Amino acid sequence: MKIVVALGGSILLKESSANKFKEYSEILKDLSEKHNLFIVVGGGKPAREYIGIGRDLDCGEAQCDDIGIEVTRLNAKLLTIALGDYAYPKIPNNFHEANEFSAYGRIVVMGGTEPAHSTDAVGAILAEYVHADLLVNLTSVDGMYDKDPNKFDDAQLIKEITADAMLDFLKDKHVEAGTYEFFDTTAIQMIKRSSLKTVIANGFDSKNLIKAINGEDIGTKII
Ligand SMILES: Nc1ncnc2c1ncn2[C@@H]1O[C@H](COP(=O)(O)OP(=O)(O)O)[C@@H](O)[C@H]1O
Ligand SMILES: O=c1ccn([C@@H]2O[C@H](COP(=O)(O)OP(=O)(O)O)[C@@H](O)[C@H]2O)c(=O)[nH]1
Repeated sequence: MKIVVALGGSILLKESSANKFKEYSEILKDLSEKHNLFIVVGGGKPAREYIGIGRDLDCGEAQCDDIGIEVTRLNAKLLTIALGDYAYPKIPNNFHEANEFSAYGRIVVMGGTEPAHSTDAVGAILAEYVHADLLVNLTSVDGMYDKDPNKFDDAQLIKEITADAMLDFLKDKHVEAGTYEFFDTTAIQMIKRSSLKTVIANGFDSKNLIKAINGEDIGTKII
């Protein structure tokens, strides 16, 4: 299968260490024996810290986004290093390059592209661009809930949701650099228009990626 994995910065960079990079590189190496993999890496805490400094310097939201993009690309570089020869050594600047690099048969790892969206959107656009069979979005919670599970103890996990219902849910949320909410609307629009098969799952347990690929009942499916 051709699979795009959006790997949230909240997972890889939860601690400032190589641990999660190593853990994911082992799983991805195994999966790459069977599947054609594209990984989109998020920015995590370091991105928020750099964006915060930029904002204090009055750099404006689009430039704050650019700062975030630089950090995602740095994180992508780290994952590429962890993957060694399994990864294409260069980080694509855009979707065309990502597609081109995949022709060499290695895992392609990328970060952000342009301001005004998050790496969730990069994952969805990339999945559309390369005609992926599956988009897996790995984040820091078990999937999409009816409200923020980190704020409300009674939040309920949503096992399946339509793209339209997700768009409706997110329509009034505030967005700014470093905060494109739980899932950004650009990503959902791509998922909707191309009927991308998408699973949102908890990436703290890296084995959830294997479960999502195997079609097990996990996380939230966008239908
Ligand atoms: N309805 C919701 N369902 C799930 N998570 C939500 C929801 N609303 C807000 N969140 C928050 O979104 C966060 C995940 O987004 P984010 O931190 O950007 O992760 P990532 O690094 O994976 O992109 C969770 O920590 C959670 O607190
Ligand atoms: O194509 C992109 C990717 C990222 N970003 C910026 O970089 C930040 C960090 O990326 P993301 O939010 O996806 O990281 P994560 O939530 O996974 O930590 C975003 O909030 C945006 O400000 C952007 O502008 N365009």
